[in-house]
Amino acid sequence: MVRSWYELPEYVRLRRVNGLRLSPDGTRLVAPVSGLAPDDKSFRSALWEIDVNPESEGGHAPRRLTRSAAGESGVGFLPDGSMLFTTGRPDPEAKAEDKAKAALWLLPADGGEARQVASRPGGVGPFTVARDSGLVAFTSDVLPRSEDDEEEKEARKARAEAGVTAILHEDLPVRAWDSDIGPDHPRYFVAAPPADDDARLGDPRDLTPDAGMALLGAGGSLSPDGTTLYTEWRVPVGKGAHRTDVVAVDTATGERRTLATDPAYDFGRPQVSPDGGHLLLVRSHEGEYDGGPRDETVWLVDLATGEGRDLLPEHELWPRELAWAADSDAVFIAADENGRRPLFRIDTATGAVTRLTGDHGAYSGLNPSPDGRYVYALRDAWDAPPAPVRLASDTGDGQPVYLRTPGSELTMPGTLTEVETTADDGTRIRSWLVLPEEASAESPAPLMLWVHGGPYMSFNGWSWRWNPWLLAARGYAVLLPDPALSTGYGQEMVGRAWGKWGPRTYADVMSATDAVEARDDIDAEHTAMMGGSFGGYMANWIAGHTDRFKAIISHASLWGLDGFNGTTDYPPVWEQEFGTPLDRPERYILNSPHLHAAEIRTPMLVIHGDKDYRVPISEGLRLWRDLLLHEVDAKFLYFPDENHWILTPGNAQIWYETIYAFLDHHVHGKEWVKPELL
Ligand SMILES: CSCC[C@H](NC=O)C(=O)N[C@@H](C)C(=O)N[C@@H](CO)C(=O)O
Repeated sequence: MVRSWYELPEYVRLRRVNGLRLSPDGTRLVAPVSGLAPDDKSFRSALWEIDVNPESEGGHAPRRLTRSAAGESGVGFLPDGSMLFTTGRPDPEAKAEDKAKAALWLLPADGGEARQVASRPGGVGPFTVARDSGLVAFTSDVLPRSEDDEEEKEARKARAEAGVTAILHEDLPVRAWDSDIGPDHPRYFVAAPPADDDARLGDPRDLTPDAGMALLGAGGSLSPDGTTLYTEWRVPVGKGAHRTDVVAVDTATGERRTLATDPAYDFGRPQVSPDGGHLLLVRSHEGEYDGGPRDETVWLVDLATGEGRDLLPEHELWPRELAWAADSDAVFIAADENGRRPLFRIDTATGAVTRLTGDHGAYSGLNPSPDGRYVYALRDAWDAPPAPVRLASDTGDGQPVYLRTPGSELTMPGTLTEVETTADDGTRIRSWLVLPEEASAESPAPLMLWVHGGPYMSFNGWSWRWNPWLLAARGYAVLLPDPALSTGYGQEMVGRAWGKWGPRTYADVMSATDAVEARDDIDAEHTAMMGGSFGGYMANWIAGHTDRFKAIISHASLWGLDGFNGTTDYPPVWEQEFGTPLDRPERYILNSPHLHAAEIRTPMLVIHGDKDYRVPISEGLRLWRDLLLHEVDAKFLYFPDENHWILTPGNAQIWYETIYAFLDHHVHGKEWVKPELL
């Protein structure tokens, strides 16, 4: 028996593989792995090395490379194989007054002690390395007036001594996910590789002093010779909205030229080809109110001509992960498809798309090998946490070869199966179904319908934060449908509920629930439903439209769409579909769950983190007020210092314990027993 499924303190102790990076010579594979900190009060990330060979080919066990209270993340390699990473650990060689912020450290290729090689008053963010020259580009937050390090330090000191935390805004965003934006904003810096084995990087040079908010959340890629940085660049288009272009920045002069721009599209996630001749991008369209839904595709720019083209003109795959093949003649993408996230190879000359995996996995962290033989990746699925694998880079048998993982290896307390039904409009609706070990006709399992968030995503892979196997261990079957708006089923599936979130998506998830309740191993008399974020929106919509469930759990949910529009961290992305409440009220009226509050009869558990800026706490508070006004049997689990995801180990355990107690009471009729620590 795997205790983790039955004892939450053991579940939060499991080690989680969170990424993958292959060294330039293809011999070293490094992964950030998180685990419980010694005080059990937080998760901490460290870097582990994974053998590129499977155990069957002599692969050795993973070994831990870093260890610090601050933890390490972000991994890159210099041409000589030394490993770069970011960490907030204190630097023993720093002056006392230099408070530790995320800085860039180096671990020599042949081992030894890591050393700090770059730091900035505003910290060091995501970085990228030029494959041949070793030039390093990284973002760092800078206060608007600062011209150099000293001015930056003085300006930060002045604010601190004056006790000023105010931020004056003139545009959106003011916040993002759980962070406040400003007064400092990211700029790109470049620095030469260390001159010797004990040196720091060269002095960082500010490439984008005029960036303003253009580099918020930006990712970049350096040409192999380091002469050009390709990066996203946010461009204001009025009324607080922006589009994202991709620009090329000369790393010697800072001169900038636009490479990809179109008023109707955003371009992002630049990756320059190994031969330096092309730039791989994702082109996304946010949809049009009266037109088609959101859409994404792979976009390729010829750097010699500046011409861009869609690499998937005949396909409707949304690229979730991308990487260049070593020979620059192909790109690999992982894309949602039919409840999976398979790996595909796209020939850049012919456009031929070849599927490279045939299992039910979801692939990420793509690292093609320099010899062109393999793609190293992370594979996960609903019944498998992320683990490192080696995949054939051409038409192999479609099966992953598992490498020895630094993550916890688990067996599931039940089985995973797949179910299909047909919605009332004739559309095929498929779902994953988690079944507890004991589910049978003799012992049918109570059912939890769990609706995914997004909404433009698929329920196609592992989730640590909301794990259905913890419910399966308590005897529940968990239904995980991909209704309208889900990705991996073509644009038509996204378009079916475009502007019709409530009615259309509701009909789909009800069809899936009907079909599963008809199984003889499911107890249709004891059912519940839950969802987070957009899934919480669906929980609220379902609560106002059916009494079939004995309990509904609504996490970080949208309640009054008008209020959500004005308070979410970036309204424009949603306004493509809904307009604004004043100018286009119809879709707010059609889709807002709060207008059906009077119909709610099902006991509800409301859960919300106060630091959630994506779906602000005001949504949870307004839902809570409306449930009390309508005398719904409800409870509100409030987290004063958590964000959208409830990420600390203690609060994550309370999250599950409260859900268990709420279900025990309302689904199984047990006495309500409040978790001890609440
Ligand atoms: C408008 S499409 C972008 C969706 C957006 N981004 C990513 O998820 C978003 O924040 N959606 C939330 C409302 C949501 O449902 N998030 C889900 C999936 O990320 C969640 O589980 O938090």
